[in-house]
Amino acid sequence: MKAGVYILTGYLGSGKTTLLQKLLAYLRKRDGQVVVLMNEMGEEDIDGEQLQGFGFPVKKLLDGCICCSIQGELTEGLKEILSSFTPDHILIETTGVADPVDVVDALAHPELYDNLDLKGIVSVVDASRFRDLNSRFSSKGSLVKTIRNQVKYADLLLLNKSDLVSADALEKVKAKVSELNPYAPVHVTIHGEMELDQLLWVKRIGEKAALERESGRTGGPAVQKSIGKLSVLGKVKQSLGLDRSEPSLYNSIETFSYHFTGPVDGEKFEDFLWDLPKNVYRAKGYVLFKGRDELISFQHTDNQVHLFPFENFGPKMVAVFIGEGLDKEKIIADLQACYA
Ligand SMILES: Nc1nc2c(ncn2[C@@H]2O[C@H](COP(=O)(O)OP(=O)(O)OP(=O)(O)O)[C@@H](O)[C@H]2O)c(=O)[nH]1
Repeated sequence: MKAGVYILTGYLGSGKTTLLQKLLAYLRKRDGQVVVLMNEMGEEDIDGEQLQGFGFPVKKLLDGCICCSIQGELTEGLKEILSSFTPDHILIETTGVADPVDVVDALAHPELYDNLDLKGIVSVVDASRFRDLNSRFSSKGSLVKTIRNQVKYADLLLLNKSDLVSADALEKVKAKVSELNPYAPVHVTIHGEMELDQLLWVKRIGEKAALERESGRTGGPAVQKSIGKLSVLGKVKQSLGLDRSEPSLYNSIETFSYHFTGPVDGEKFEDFLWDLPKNVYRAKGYVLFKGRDELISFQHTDNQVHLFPFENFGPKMVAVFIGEGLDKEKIIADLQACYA
């Protein structure tokens, strides 16, 4: 039996790991082996720690993007998963800057093709930032292209973080998303909360949609059951200018990590996160605060800072920063001021 593959895509900090946690909690109550394959841009594993405790194996691919720089590792990782676990489902969480089209391409590898059945591309859109990101990055071709492809090639769309937008703004995001992808069902969510059966029964529409888009036609959703027709998609990609000869967004994205040497002042650290420059697109990690025993997981996107106690004391005290044109020395100096 083929393993059903779900690709979870969406921009940095949109809520992919949050959704994945919900999905794993749900799948734990059902029969079947599930394996998670997760990819992080940086060399530190931050999200993997959040997925411990569900009882499913988690394979981590760090320090690169499976859509391009470590696409080969994705293939190898999948082969290893298939031979070690005979899974019913494989859930792939991509990095926030992955182009899902390229991840699909990697699944079509001859040695994997007969063993995998791509069930769908599920895209998590950060409703609170989608329009802003589109206009802010409109001059950055590869970034805006990736953000749009994450929507265009989705088979199911979640408009997540809907709690952070007004009804009016949400309608505008819906309109923009539907313009990019009129085919995929759209679910408005908070913290990825939705009927997860609807996610698991997602229907493939990507290839048909791409073909119709190319010829200027639109129509109702059509079903593509397996990854067997990717050569057609490959042609479409080329004709749409989506082949890998284009500069990848990944090439312009930088990451670096910082290992804390001791506890920091909680208030100063929170201010530090809020004050991070706009070219830091994402920061996350684990830290200790002075006067508190538990480890704190922190999450930063340009409009949100979350700090919450993290029970599992396994992870290292580390911060990961993701962005473009980062002034690493200045960021580290500002962070170090939080020790005082
Ligand atoms: N207010 C609000 N916060 C959310 C929602 N969904 C997720 N978050 C928070 O947003 C932050 C980022 O969520 P993640 O699930 O880690 O996002 P991600 O897409 O996996 O992030 P990367 O993998 O780093 O790109 C976390 O602090 C979440 O708790 C939501 O619907 N509303």
